[in-house]
Amino acid sequence: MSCFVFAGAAVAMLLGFLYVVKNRRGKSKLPPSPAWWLPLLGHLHLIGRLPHRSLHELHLRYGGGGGLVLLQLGRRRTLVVSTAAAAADLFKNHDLAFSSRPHNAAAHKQTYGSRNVSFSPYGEHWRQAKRIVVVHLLSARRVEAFAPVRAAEAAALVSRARRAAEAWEAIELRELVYGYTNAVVTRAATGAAGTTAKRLRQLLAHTATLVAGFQADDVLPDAAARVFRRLTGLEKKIDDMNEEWDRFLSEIVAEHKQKTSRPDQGLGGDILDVLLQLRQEKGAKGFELTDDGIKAITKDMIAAATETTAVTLEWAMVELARNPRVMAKLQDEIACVAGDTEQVAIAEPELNRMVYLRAVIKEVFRLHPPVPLLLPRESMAAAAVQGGRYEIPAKTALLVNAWAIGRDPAAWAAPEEFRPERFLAVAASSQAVDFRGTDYQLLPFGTGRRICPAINFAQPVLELALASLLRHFDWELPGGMRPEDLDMVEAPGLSAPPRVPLVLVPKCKALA
Ligand code: HEM
Repeated sequence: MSCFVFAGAAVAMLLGFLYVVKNRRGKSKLPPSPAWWLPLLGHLHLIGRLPHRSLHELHLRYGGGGGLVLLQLGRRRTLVVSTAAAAADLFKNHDLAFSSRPHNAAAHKQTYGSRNVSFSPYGEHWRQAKRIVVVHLLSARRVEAFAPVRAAEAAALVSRARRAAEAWEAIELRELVYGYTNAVVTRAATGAAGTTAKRLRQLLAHTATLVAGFQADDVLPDAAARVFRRLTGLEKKIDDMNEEWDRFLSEIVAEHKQKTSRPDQGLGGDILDVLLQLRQEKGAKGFELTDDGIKAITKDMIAAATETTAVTLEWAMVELARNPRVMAKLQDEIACVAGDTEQVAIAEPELNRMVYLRAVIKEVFRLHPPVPLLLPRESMAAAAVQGGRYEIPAKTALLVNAWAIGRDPAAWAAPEEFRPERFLAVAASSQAVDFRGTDYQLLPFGTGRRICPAINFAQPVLELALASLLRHFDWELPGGMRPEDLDMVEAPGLSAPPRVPLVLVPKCKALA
């Protein structure tokens, strides 16, 4: 009997507590929030395996028109942005306040103590490291200097597809495009391909399985999360993986040190060469580029680059297979611009004339941003957003749902339709929508101070691969499959490839 009394009292106290919290929230100027939440988990139980889809549903249900929902996700108070208008207000007026990243003990460890760019909190280290990336590693001249690497790897991509075509075999597109982006990125970052690329690929895959989804760190305080990781064996797995990464990076840094002891590599060098030269020349003013710092930045570039570009290419091929009209129109444009040439490769300047290709890539980014929730941010100061309608306390995490923003009916006509022409209609006007962070309805690379620094690097990698695959081959669905049978749902993880890997049959096209 006393058990029942105790349980009854506990339930009454819990309900009372939730009621008080709910009422207190009702009177505050916080954005709308689902009413009921659980101790410890907060609203985490409302988030499924695909957080961008769950958050979109919560926005539709509770958002109340302002495009903002406030959630308690484990220990983190989290603001979720789901419309273009809410993103515009936030980033035009409060970008600085929201420019840090939430602390995550596991990510801190993996990045040599947050010495990289992506996970570094806002501050002097982040500012200096990002300046090095923008000015020295991914400048327009350096990206241009990687053109021979892109051309060679695009030719290898075509050769691999041709082998499948000649054998009348179906091909898994993920394998094909991941091999290409992995090779381009590895060669640009470390100068090496072949076995290095293969080892790197294993490391990246292993990392992805250990860091995907919500982690113990998101729910529990640091010390408790560490105990949880130890008890479940996760801590050891992460330590082993970090050691493996470190061994790999240390080996290539050592090889490069020998190389850079020789005079200047000029623009012929790779990203590691540039970092080592900067250290020698003290080009990174007031910023100590230690070995760990160099390894952290190199790892950051490789990890940020490979999967994002591969996922975009796979979704592009999914959408083209689902929309044969668009595929045919794009092939016509490519044939028309690249023309009848003895040369197998497409010259990069020709890509500038492929306006439909650019529209297709924008449309892919709109519906399938490869990092659907961008990278989480955290506010450093309180912010009164939407003209003071809501007050967001300091230390609130921020998730920008780029996947939902791409489907915002206030920003896009017929948002669920794959229609690249929407970008052509205004292509000539000053209102042409682009993905460079100033058009808040299309944010695959983020925006503001934390925007991805590699748009100029990623764009030709994507365009060249897609144009090459469509120039040389017709692509058919295997064995009686119809376009409407394609699965359009994402796999869970930080980046979101199709849940079902795309398989197509390439057929060699005769060049015009
Ligand atoms: C299709 C390709 C890519 C997409 C869609 C993409 C997307 C993103 C996104 C969404 C962010 C977070 C932005 C924010 O917090 O607002 C980001 C950050 C970053 N990306 Fe990319 N990225 C791509 C390719 C690359 C490549 C090729 C590199 C390096 C070579 C790279 C390096 C970085 C770095 C260093 C950051 C951290 C920036 C910071 O925290 O200040 N990304 N990227």
